[in-house]
Amino acid sequence: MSQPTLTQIWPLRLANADFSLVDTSVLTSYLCFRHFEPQSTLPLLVLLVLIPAFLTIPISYHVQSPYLAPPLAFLAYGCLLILFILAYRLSPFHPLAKYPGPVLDKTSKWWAAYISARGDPHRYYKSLHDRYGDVVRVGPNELSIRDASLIHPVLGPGGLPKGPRWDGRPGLPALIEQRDPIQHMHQRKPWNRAFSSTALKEYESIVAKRIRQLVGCLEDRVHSSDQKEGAVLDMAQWMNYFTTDFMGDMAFGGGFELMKAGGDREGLWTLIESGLHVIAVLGHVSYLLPAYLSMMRGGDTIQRSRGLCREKALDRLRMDAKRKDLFYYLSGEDMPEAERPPIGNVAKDGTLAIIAGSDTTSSVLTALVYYLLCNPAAYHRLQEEVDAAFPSGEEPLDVVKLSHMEWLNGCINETLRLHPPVPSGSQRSLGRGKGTKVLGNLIIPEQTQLFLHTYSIQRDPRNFHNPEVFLPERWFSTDAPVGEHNTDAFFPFSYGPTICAGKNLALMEMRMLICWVLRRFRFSKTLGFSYETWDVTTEDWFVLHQHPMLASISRRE
Ligand code: HEM
Repeated sequence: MSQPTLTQIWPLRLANADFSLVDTSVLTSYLCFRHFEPQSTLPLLVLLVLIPAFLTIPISYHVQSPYLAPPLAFLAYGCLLILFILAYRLSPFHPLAKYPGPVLDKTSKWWAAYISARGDPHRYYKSLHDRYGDVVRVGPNELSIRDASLIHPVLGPGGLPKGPRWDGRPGLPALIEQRDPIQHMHQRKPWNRAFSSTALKEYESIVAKRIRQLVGCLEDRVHSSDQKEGAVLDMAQWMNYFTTDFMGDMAFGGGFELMKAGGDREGLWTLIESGLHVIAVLGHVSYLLPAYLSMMRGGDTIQRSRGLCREKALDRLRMDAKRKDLFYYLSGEDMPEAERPPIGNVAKDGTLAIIAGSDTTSSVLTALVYYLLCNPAAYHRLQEEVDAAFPSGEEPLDVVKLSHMEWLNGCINETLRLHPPVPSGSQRSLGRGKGTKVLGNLIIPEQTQLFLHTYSIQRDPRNFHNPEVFLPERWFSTDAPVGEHNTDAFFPFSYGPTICAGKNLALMEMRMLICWVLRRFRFSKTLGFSYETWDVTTEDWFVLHQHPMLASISRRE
């Protein structure tokens, strides 16, 4: 007995002519999607609603009830469209067909969105590299790369511009969202002025004031604690309060006061944070972001936080402060009046400074305390170095001295290596019509997105010997232990024209804070807290998100 063909199967008992009409319509729509990538409403309406609605007519001649025709037309159209897309993505004709990777990743970005929702991208991509090699296909058109020799060609001057993960956000793009390299260069100018060495000098007193306040808050907690080992504090939380208060001073002339209130009194920080995870997830399917923002409460959250940041920017303008903080440069107070940006842009840049400058720095500070607690010999050696550099009573304000403390800087680098705050790097893309590009030993077809996976590159034994071990001495300028040590593979602040604008500020802040708290306090492990598992609970929301990290703190005599 012969098998029925698709055209004979109920409910799609179509005549051959009608079947090819469905077929041709789906194929045409598929090609339109592939070549034009329509994002605006009208073409999407035509392709996803109008064409299947039109197919209802031929299908209605072949079904028993006319009411069945519309759902069948949409179902058949949708299924065939998905089938075409999947078949092409898995076929040997796809430009990225030669790169290995899991089928789920090759077929859709929804899998990556799911991994992001779990907070796991950094560990997941590392496991893929361990299994498949240096170049892994992690999306239909996306590659993850674990090859340090490609850092310069991809991220350096003349490399690739930022990718579509930054699309779909409302309003003018902030610096980090700017995909056009020329616009980016233009927008970056005030940031470069704000982080020049002369400007950095001005910020020392602002950092010092906030560290003094942090030390005071910790002292109060230690004082009021009745525990023998001192106060048990969540270092992730306190480091976060500190960095947010400090960035609030820099970006808007102050006003967060998380340390003073022991929490987020105003709610602005919580508002900003609440959007980060959602945006990290939807960044994989960024065409959905505008719809999400307009339909869901996410839109409200962003509008509210934007409104509050705008108010803060206006307050700071009214202060007419003479001090040269980040706001001074971002608002163009150092420029003629005619060249100053509108207040909306300044508020957006200020918000970026708070997001980019607080979670990142606080996650390194927390992880550094964690590594010291887990490596008593390293802790002891750092304590000795700090005590020798800043004898009793002296505040660690000398930034030149701080920058030469070899063990301190080894500990910071080692934390940034094992625990990069942006673990999965910054996406790049080669747009449509750009042709094929050769970067190092990699041939990239147009319309490819890629990222250099910082977490995997910095834990690769070909770059660093004993890569999973915390070894500050590997960073010594002389007498470093023998073994692989490829400093070109160390890029926690990224690289090239988009390298972190606040790198030098972050380093100054971290060096000063670590020395200051080690002069005053003794840190020890808190009984019952699981240090073995804390490290693997960190979540990658583009920026690392940390769970509580408890430490017992007592005053040093
Ligand atoms: C340990 C602390 C920090 C680390 C590891 C870090 C890392 C990074 C990384 C990886 C990027 C992405 C660069 C790219 O797209 O190629 C970035 C961008 C940026 N960071 Fe940081 N960051 C830190 C602290 C700060 C601080 C304190 C600020 C101060 C405001 C800051 C401001 C920025 C800005 C404005 C950008 C956008 C740069 C651009 O697109 O041109 N960061 N950072």
